[in-house]
Amino acid sequence: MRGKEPTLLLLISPDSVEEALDCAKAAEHLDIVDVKKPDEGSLGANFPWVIREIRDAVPADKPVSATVGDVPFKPGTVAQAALGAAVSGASYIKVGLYGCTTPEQAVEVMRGVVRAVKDHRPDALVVASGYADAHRIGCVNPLALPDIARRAGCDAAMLDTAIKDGTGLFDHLPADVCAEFVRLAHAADLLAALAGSVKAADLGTLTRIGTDIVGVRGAVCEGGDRNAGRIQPHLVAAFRAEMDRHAREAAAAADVAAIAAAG
Ligand SMILES: O=C[C@H](O)COP(=O)(O)O
Repeated sequence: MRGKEPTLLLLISPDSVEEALDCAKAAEHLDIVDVKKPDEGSLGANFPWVIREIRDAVPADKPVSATVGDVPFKPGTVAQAALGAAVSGASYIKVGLYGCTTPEQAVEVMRGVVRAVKDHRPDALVVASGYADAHRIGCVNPLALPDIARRAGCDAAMLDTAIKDGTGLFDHLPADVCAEFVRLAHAADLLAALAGSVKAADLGTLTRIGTDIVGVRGAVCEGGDRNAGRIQPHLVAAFRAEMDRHAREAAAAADVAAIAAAG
């Protein structure tokens, strides 16, 4: 699934049609528009008609992702909700495994989601998301996510933070643990997605460890405020510029290493 040259994709999460239109203005700088409802939780689900309107509002070549929620251990309920997101036009379906306390529960939920979504739209990508701060909410361990996603037939494993209190991904999981998450996901032929109050200063590490998708909201909202602030196209452009700078540096370092290895 992944290309020869690993590329970090930028996923931005608007919470309304108005914000999605701001994303559309910055469409050249982002890769995936992710519909969520932050006031219903870290991966809060939005209404089906909002997903549909956002799908219609952003350029057709930009995939639309939708979150199904910070879900309970209720496989039937979650599968039906995931189908709702797919029917509404999302081609990435993200599920936050908030209420799953064991890998077995998480696999059961995600198997239902994969079947519900792919029976309707075989090319849709299903993303199993855990939480870097799982220790604060008692759900499955972050490093269990790649194996959960593989066993359930998902396309990607993701980590976000459950509690948005100013702490971020790397406050809860050191870079070497995030690197292990990416390694495990790639070993299972999955995309590795990371989020959680990620800032531009984190992009060097995320690039270096081979992350495939970075999910962002707060860092591209005015004042860095994911709740009161609104997504700003110029902040999306600046964030992308920083991603591109790190990608160029990583490519140059890889070239130097290859030349050194060749003797
Ligand atoms: O999927 C990505 C999340 O919306 C990230 O939001 P955040 O950057 O405000 O933590």
